[in-house]
Amino acid sequence: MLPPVPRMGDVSLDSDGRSIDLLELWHAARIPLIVAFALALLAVNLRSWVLARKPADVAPPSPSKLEPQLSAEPDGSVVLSEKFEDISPSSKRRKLSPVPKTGPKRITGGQARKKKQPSPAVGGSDVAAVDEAGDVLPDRKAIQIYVFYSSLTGSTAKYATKLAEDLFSQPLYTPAPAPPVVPETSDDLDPHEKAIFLPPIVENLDYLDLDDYFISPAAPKTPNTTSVYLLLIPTYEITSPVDAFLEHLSETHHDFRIDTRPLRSLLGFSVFGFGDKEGWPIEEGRGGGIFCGQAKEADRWMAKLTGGKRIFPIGMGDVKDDAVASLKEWREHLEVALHDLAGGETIAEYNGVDSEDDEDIAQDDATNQTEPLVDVEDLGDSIQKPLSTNPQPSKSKRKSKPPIPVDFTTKSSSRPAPKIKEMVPKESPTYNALTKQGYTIVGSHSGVKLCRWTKSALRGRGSCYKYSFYGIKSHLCMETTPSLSCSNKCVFCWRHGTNPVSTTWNWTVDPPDMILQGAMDGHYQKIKMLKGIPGVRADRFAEAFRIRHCALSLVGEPIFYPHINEFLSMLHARRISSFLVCNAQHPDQLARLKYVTQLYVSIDASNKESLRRIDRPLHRDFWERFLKCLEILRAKRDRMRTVFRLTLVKGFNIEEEAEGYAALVEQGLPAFVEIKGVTYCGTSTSVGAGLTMRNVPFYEEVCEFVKKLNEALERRGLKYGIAAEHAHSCCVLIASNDYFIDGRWHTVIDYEKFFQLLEEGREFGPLDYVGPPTEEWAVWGNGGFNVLQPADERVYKKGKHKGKTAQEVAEAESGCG
Ligand SMILES: Cc1cc2nc3c(=O)[nH]c(=O)nc-3n(C[C@H](O)[C@H](O)[C@H](O)COP(=O)(O)O)c2cc1C
Ligand code: SF4
Repeated sequence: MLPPVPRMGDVSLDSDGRSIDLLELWHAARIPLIVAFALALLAVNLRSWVLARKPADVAPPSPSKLEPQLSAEPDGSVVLSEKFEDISPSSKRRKLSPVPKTGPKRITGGQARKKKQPSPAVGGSDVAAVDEAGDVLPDRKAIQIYVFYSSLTGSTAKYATKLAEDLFSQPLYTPAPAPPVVPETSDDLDPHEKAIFLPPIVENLDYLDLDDYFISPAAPKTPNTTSVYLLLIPTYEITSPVDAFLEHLSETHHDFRIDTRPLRSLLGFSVFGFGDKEGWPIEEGRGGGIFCGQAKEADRWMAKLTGGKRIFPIGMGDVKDDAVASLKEWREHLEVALHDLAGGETIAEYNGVDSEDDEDIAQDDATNQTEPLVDVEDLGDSIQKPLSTNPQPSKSKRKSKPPIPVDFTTKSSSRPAPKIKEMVPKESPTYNALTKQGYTIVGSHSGVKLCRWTKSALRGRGSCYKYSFYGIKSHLCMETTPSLSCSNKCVFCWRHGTNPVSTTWNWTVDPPDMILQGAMDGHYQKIKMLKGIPGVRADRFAEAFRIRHCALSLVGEPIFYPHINEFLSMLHARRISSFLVCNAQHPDQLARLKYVTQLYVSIDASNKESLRRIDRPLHRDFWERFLKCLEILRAKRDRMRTVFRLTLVKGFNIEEEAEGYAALVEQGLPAFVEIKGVTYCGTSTSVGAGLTMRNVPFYEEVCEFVKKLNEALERRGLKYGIAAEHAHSCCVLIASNDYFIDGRWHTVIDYEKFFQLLEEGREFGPLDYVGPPTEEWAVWGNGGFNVLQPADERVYKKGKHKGKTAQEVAEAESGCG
């Protein structure tokens, strides 16, 4: 009998006791199973082999994982730090791993660690480093990249940030793959792996204490670190902060107390310049400017100060053409050079003199090297024994050299005398830009421009807020400045990119009588041109040829002009009143100021940070200067009418600041506080600073702020009140109660009385030239436009008040008081 055929599912045992149906299953499936297993094994092996053979191909983290972030340090500097899905938990800094030097130089990532070698110092410098966790490892090296920049209109600032971000996202900063063996001590490390790049630090040269970075290298933020300086320099044919920077480098180089190559311990430097080839060609451009001239100069000075440690030649970009592409190319080369330096390559030191242009300085170098340097404080010693040199001479040399006399004149005679140039030369693009904007340039540093309210008044369409508040008729007023230069870069200033910026007066000076005559001629010339404009009233046109008031508030900083007092006296002698606005950055000049009919100080913020953000002052001690100016203004309040001018910029200096402004009023005790909404000028600077129409407050918002400020003043027991308004100019006046006389505000000025008092030559105060009561229509709550008087006719664009009676218009336009 045949044994029964086993069916699937039947469990029967064979003679060995094994399950018969499992055996059958194996027979049926063994081929596919074996193939699958073999393939899996092959895949695993292949992967290990690929990883072992191609470590350099390990991909850096994707950009989405790597988000460089700018963070402000307590000292005001900006550090680029990373925020990414961490690869190794402690990895906040990334190591550089070199690539083989064969083939085109590209940095492609990490490499497996090698066994220990003697450790040469990176770039010949004696550096060590921190590890990935930020702990100090005595013989590991770190490299700190500084990206320095200067910027007047904002573009170089953006390029600097971008450069730092790009460097940071490059393989210089990508981590090496995990080492196969964790070394016990730092001696076990490959020397090529000892250089770690710290996150780049971006620094604005315009605000930096240059002594901390350019007399000796920056003190590293972590120990055992050496630095690389990358400088992004725009060129300005007008005076700009770059001049101060170059002057600093030059002074450092020529300072006989300082080593001629004080920055030699830097790992290296490189410069990239921004310029405009169209306006300033390679050869001599208009106004003496040269394409990227100042960047080239910075490059030359840096070469001298570092002993020629130029990592990569100067790069240059034309902002109207190839700036982005050139910067990218320069960065890519730089990365290769940085990579080599980190791997131990060195830059040979030399005297830093690159061309014939520098022969004079080479001569200086030679002198400085043969003649020992001496610190003034060491002079006592020098009389007794041979002077020590820096670097130290050998003992034998010291013995053989006799004492060398110290000649203090050597330094000054060998230095080229600083060139004094014109602030706005006639042939310069600045001159052209300003004249295109309607300015008449007077002499070399003054300007005059017709204000839109002058035109409006000539046509019988109303004067500006100065008429409502102080009785100034706009067609009798000239707006001018004896200094087109300023020491701030206010975000709302409408003249940026065209005017010189500087902290000190370093231009030729025009005489005050020439400026006044030139300004008046320029003003009258512009008035004449309005003769044919429809609506110009004959009587006002005739009156306009006798200027009665001068607003020294056009642009720039009038008290910068060295002869401002003489200029003011000349105005007053012609019975022209003076309204002078200064930016609270020049306390010395403010203190020296004599009589002004009404003296203004711009108060653009209530606290230091806000002021830095909105005024972007060039002075490092801007806040101290600002407070000092308030003190001076307070001291002047018994001699003249003093005013705080607040320009409100939504999102910058309104929110939560009323209390702060009240505190400043308490300090300065001005006679008046003028509060004005910012006027949007739409320049590239304002756009660059993030200013848009949204930053312009509505009149209602200005009024709200004024009420808050008034309450804050009341809480402090300060005797002020809201006196007048001019809704059309978005302007409100808070006045000291001294001007609330017999139950009425008296903000208008008696100009004739002012001149008379001046002519009498005796001491007088602001209450001695108070005029008649403020007009009822100008008082707070009434809008500030004289619609009930027949003298002027209010003109509304877009038919806003068409068909309304004067009373209806007055009601519609009445302020929010
Ligand atoms: C008033 C003025 C003067 C300039 N002078 C020069 C010059 O002499 N040479 C040059 O190459 N570029 C010159 N430029 C172009 C600037 O260097 C260029 O616009 C640069 O990007 C400005 O940088 P910033 O926006 O960071 O201030 C000038 C630009 C202006 C507005
Ligand atoms: S102080 Fe005046 S001129 Fe100077 S930047 Fe500010 S607004 Fe412009």
